[in-house]
Amino acid sequence: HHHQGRSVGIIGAPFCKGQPRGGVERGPDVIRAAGLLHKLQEQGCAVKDYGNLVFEEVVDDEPIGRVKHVRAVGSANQRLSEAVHAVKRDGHTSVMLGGDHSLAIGSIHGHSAAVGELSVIWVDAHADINTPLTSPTGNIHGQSMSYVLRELQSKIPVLPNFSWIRPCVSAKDLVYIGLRDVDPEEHYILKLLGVKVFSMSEVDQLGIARVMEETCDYLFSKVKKPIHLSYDIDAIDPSVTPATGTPVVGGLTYREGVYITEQVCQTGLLSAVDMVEVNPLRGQTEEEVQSTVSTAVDLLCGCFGRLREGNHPSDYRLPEP
Ligand SMILES: N[C@H]1CN[C@H](C(=O)O)[C@@H]1CCC[B-](O)(O)O
Ligand SMILES: [Mn+2]
Ligand SMILES: [Mn+2]
Ligand SMILES: [Mn+2]
Repeated sequence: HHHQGRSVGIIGAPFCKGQPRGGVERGPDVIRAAGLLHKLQEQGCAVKDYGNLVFEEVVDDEPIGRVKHVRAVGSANQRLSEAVHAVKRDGHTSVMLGGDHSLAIGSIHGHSAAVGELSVIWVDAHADINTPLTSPTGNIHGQSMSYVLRELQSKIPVLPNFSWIRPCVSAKDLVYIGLRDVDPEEHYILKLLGVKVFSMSEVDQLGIARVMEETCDYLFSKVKKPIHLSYDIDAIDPSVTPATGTPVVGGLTYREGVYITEQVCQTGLLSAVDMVEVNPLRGQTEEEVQSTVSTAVDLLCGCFGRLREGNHPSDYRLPEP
């Protein structure tokens, strides 16, 4: 098939130190094994696979305060930031396959290094906006946004292997969709900074079509910025995507999840995607793992033009007898 101008750069980030459950580092390989690259090519994308990043082993990574695996997370995200920057420099839309959601730190940072100001659409059951000092668990996958938001920098302590970070996102350019498990400290931060939130209550109240309309109006009313879509698979209801580290009932349906990607694709502004927290070891059956992985693949295909009505190459013509 001929690609309709969409060019995708895939980065595998087999990393799990932002949270305590082993297996999420297998995400990149199980998502590839489910046929992501072929499906993207089939729907007309040009796809370049940059392979899996190799993260350095960090020894004696003792907690700092409550924060765990600080040095490993800092080092991994510095490497990921460089990789995403390179993919953007090569002219592709970046697709980062996680790995846990602490990887959004490097992905957003590298994306911003390449394109400057960007908007972030964070699809997740969780806000992932604890600071190192508010985090109830010390797991950095629940703190990612606090490291890159300009408005929170006075609340972030100096941490080893994090000195490379320049905060690069403004609170007004961030929108959450799918929230239903937010810590009190995070809720305080969201209100303090006036962050736009479409929790599952708003999804129920407005419907997903209105949520996406309002998201686009809100983000693009003034200046159109490239979109960074950070998709935590646990945004989707665990009945569909159970193989993940922190499942929470009452999530997005498969259809709502795909609709989000279709609408983001139609903006023409999608510049980088994260697909994170797929953990094949957290499925109780092979079917649970496959349902989770295939949903992740379908969400990514929706980001790059797959329509449920069907697609066909622009130059297709019926065969003549
Ligand atoms: N229960 C949530 C809310 N806050 C906790 C924390 O900060 O450790 C958990 C983070 C989930 C991270 B995830 O969204 O990347 O999965
Ligand atoms: Mn071509
Ligand atoms: Mn989550
Ligand atoms: Mn998350």
